[in-house]
Amino acid sequence: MSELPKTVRLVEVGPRDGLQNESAHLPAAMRADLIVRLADAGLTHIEAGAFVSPRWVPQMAATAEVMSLLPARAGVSYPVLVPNEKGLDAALEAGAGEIAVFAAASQSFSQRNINCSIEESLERFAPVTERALAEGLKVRGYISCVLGCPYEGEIDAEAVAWVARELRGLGCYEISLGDTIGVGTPGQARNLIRRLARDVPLSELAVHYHDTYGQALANIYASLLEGVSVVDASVAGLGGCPYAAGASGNVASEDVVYMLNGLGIRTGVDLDRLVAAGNFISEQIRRPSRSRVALARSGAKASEVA
Ligand SMILES: CC(C)(COP(=O)([O-])OP(=O)([O-])OC[C@H]1O[C@@H](n2cnc3c(N)ncnc32)[C@H](O)[C@@H]1OP(=O)([O-])[O-])[C@@H](O)C(=O)NCCC(=O)NCCSC(=O)C[C@@](C)(O)CC(=O)[O-]
Repeated sequence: MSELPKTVRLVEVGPRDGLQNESAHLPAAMRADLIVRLADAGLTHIEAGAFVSPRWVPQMAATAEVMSLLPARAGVSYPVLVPNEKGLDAALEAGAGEIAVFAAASQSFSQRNINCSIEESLERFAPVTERALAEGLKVRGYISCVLGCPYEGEIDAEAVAWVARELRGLGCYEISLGDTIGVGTPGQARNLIRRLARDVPLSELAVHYHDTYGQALANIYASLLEGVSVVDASVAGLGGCPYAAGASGNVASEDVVYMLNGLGIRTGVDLDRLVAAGNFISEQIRRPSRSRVALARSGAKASEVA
């Protein structure tokens, strides 16, 4: 496989993966405001939050309130993370149409993130996915640490493939491969996708790369060349990972859209509006955007003024 896809579906994870790790705990109305701006920019899959323990991740408290503030919009979905049946109850109550369960390819990360082994997590997800599917929800599956773990180092692609098969067996329509600490390089990303493609159709794989080592765009490009066409990204490069010290945010959505535009790949996203949404949230959390595109544009504006 060496042809690039003609279109890429972006899954915007900034309001969840991003904000869950920002020290600023934003009120629900501001989180909803960000999500609306992202939808205005043309994003159709925007993670709205997580129904997890507020003791574990206080930034995601009030996800139900965020959901209640989101206008229904044709063609736009607002998935939420759910770790167990309690989370599913809350998601159903909030009217979610899509949930994501999240496993890991590393036992140590699984323990630190959701307080159980990988096997236990899959057992926990079984009734969650069964009930969610019966209720008509879509279910996405995440796998963390696919290219490295903060506690165990290298991760065997066979371990990733096993978890992917299990999640698929539970009914996940798509498996998102998380380089949680952003250590992977393009050759590793390519080899992983090739290995995974033996178990999961390429059309059901998504990539979710953090940018800690500055490799995320290159890893996305390598994955696109292998036939992946769904990419997770976080506006303004928000975030990191609460259980992976030093991990930076996901690759910035603005930078991904800029690259895809340059490759002639359609996303349906308006880059100007996306940059504006990223600048908005960066101002709210009082730190500069981590999007290189946003920074380049603000630099260009500043020099115009001077
Ligand atoms: C899974 C648990 C709950 C286990 O945590 P636990 O302590 O083992 O759970 P528990 O069942 O013993 O419950 C402990 C307390 O949490 C409450 N609780 C229990 N469940 C819920 C729930 N759903 N919603 C709200 N509250 C809940 C429960 O009611 C109880 O409250 P208490 O009686 O002590 O007052 C906990 O470990 C947890 O919430 N972890 C979430 C961690 C998390 O959100 N991590 C970030 C998301 S994963 C990620 O970012 C990676 C990803 C997806 O982006 C991909 C990548 O980049 O790698």
